[in-house]
Amino acid sequence: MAQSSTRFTSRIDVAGPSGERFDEILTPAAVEFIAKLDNAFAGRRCELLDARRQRREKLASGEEQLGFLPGTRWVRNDSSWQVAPAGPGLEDRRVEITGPTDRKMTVNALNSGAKVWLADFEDATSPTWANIIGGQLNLFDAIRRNIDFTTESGKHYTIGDNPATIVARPRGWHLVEKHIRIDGRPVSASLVDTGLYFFHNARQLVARGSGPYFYLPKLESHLEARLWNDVFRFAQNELGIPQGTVRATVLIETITAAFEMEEILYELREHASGLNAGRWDYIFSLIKNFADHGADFVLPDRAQVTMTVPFMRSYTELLVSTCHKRGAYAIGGMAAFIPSKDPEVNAVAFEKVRQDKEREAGDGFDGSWVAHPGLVPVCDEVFTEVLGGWPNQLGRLRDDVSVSAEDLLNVASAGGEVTEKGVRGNINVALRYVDSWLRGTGAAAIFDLMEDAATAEIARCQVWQWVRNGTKLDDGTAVTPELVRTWLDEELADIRGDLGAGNRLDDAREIFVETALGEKLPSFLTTGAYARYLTELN
Ligand SMILES: CC(=O)SCCNC(=O)CCNC(=O)[C@H](O)C(C)(C)COP(=O)(O)OP(=O)(O)OC[C@H]1O[C@@H](n2cnc3c(N)ncnc32)[C@H](O)[C@@H]1OP(=O)(O)O
Ligand SMILES: O=CC(=O)O
Ligand SMILES: [Mg+2]
Repeated sequence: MAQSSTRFTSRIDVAGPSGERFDEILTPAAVEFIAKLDNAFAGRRCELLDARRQRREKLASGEEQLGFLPGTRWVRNDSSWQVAPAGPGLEDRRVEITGPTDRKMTVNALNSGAKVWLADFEDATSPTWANIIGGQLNLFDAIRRNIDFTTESGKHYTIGDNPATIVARPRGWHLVEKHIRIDGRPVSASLVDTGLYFFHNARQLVARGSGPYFYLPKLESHLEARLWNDVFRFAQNELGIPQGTVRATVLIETITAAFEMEEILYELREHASGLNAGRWDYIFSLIKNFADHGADFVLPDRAQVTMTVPFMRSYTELLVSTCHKRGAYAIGGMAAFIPSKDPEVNAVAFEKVRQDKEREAGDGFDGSWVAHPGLVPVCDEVFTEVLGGWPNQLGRLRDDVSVSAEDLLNVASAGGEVTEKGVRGNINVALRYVDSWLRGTGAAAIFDLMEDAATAEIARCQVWQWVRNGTKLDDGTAVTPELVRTWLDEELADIRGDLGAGNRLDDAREIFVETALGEKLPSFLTTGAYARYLTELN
């Protein structure tokens, strides 16, 4: 399909293969809306991505140290501003379920009993063209209550009473959508996901007593929040929707954003509804930014980096106190445990999730995430107990919290050790996850844990960091490229037996070698892998 806009001199090409009903999403008007967003914001996006690169280089070389910004102290000191009130359907967020937007998951998430569904185009979605446009179609149908279907086995899916409020998570600023090109240049994936969702559904959602709500991933600075705010203003203006209708919850999942939480809320204040503690990408970001900073920044085995280690606790404490100071919701993160068919494993998983949610509720979070419908009741129970009759804990100001830059950066406070099991575990899970992602599934149950793109990023970055630092295992062996290659081949042979024919393990191996054993540490595994393996250009 190729289209030329009548309002732009630019040429717009929609080059992805067509699928059933894709034309209902990729209408000329919707594509033109994407082109308008691109025209207005592509330049600033590129500048901000460049600023990210420069900051990362300066942090890596030691030329810049992270700290709270002196230039925006006035924002933090000005007590007069608050964020917008909760949008309709977002007053009570005690349980939020996350997940990809395939048809079955869409219905199941909406019926799960959670208050909110994070409909994910990011960490939990492999961004194939089919997933992206198919996901938009499923949201389009779900919002119009037009999604009933029956499987071959006879199970009927229909949206019940009291469905969750939908909050869509577009892909981050770092990603592009190669199947939509303007003058031959791929368009920002954030603008595609947000633009299509907004264009088709904003009015419908408002008419149905909800609104166009978004989770914003992987921001690295308040200037990126300003860009998002301007996108929302522009989109509302174009569609004739009152300014301030959108609500955005920002994931604080990079170490740089942790130093700008208040500024991020300020930039988005007319649309902001909260911050979320995106713990997995946060760990990834910490490793990535300090991978070259020597032993003090080396983290132990992934499993030992829990939410109770001091620097992670500082991060969540700061998040709650910042949010409540400004009337914003503080939303907790994802415990990786999911229900298992093995009763013993299951009991442990539920207990771990309960403890995680109890810590969050006790600290003042207003709600939290679960990865699976089976976990909705435990999260609901824990938060209901703490909330009492209230829909949130916004009134708990947490004036007692005081977090310094040193607290946020005290990576050494994690303690722990690196073990052979930890290194092999990272190799194994990265290969299994990337195999799944290449086959179009972006969230997978691996060894009874929910794994998504953030897991693979942490896993391959840790290996890179351990190799770079010649980190010693608990038995004294140094982590070297040769050792990793040996274990890589062994793990690969093992997994091959499990996965059988049709797997993408050779490609996964290549991606792992490139992103965990290369001379430089690539910013994201997903960007290169997307360009090479997931694009299907006509
Ligand atoms: C770092 C972060 O960003 S975290 C957020 C991103 N990650 C996610 O959102 C992960 C979401 N979770 C999932 O995708 C899934 O739970 C998985 C892949 C981990 C496991 O899924 P499955 O293997 O299907 O689990 P299981 O077989 O136990 O599922 C039972 C039922 O629950 C449904 N289900 C499981 N998880 C979800 C979910 N998150 N949303 C909606 N429905 C779900 C399944 O579709 C299945 O439905 P069915 O009985 O109608 O067939
Ligand atoms: O997106 C959430 C995270 O933990 O990463
Ligand atoms: Mg994330």
